Amino acid sequence: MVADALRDLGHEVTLVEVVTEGDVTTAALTELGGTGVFAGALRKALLDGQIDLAVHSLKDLPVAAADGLTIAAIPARADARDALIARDGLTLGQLPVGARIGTGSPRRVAQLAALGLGVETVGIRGNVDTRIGKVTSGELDAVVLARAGLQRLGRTDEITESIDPLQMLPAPGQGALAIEVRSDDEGVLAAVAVLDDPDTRAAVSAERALLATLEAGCAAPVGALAEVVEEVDGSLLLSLRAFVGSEDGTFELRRSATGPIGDPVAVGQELAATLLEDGAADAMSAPGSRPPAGPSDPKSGGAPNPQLVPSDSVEQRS
Ligand SMILES: NCc1[nH]cc(CCC(=O)O)c1CC(=O)O
Repeated sequence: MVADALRDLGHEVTLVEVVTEGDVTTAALTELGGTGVFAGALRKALLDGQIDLAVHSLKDLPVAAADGLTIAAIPARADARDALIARDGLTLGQLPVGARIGTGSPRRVAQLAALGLGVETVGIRGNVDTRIGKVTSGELDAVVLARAGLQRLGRTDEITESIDPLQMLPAPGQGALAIEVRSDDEGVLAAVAVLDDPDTRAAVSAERALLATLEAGCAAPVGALAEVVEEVDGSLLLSLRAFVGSEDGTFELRRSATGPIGDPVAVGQELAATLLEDGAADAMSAPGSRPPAGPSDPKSGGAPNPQLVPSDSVEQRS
């Protein structure tokens, strides 16, 4: 899509396929530390001069910037919602108690649990084919995937419900792409800049500022969605909603904030502060994130709540 857009602008583009660690590893992504298992190889190829621009799924990019690299464009976002692919055309509300839903994402597990449907989640990994195959084969009743990924593969026909963000907030950055280039490559920076969508950039900046302020690890059950909305008087605002919860569904926080589109980072930071005041840190004390505050006695202090430890078979970190 990015190559076609650049060709339409008269540029010559060659596609270079780069296999990332996230593509080949069979380890649970929640255990790989959130250091960019999908981004690392692409970033190395950029810095080595093997490629001139990298196209990432924004939600796979660590919130910390990479030295020597710049996000030159964030194109208009695809549908940010999560999608359910269930047997027999079922929606979430129609799934029977005890239904088995495939997802390893702590964020999806926590929000499914918070809905109180009595469904069971099963950790899965693998590409889209593998995951949908577990429904087709009857091994699982349903799987949850990002709608944007299915859209890019032309497989939206198989979706049985696009899940309302009121029920499940997507991962920060979900549905958006990030085009990264070398910071000193002025020619490519300028060529790519026209693909930037300012509203999308503002929205994902708020979502990622929230994530950064929460110091949420890759295993953190955090959902966030920012949208440009119209106030009653017609002026435009950035509206940010967020979820933090525990994977067993016993704890959930949903909060929202609004602010000027011109300062998305402040909106994200403000909402993160509210979530932390209201106890978000407790829900995020899983491996890979900060130890819970408490006594320094190692027997009682640093151990994560076992109910928050992600399962050992995980499909993704989002
Ligand atoms: N972490 C996996 C991942 N990273 C990006 C997408 C596709 C959606 C997108 O580009 O936001 C997916 C798959 C999924 O969540 O189902």
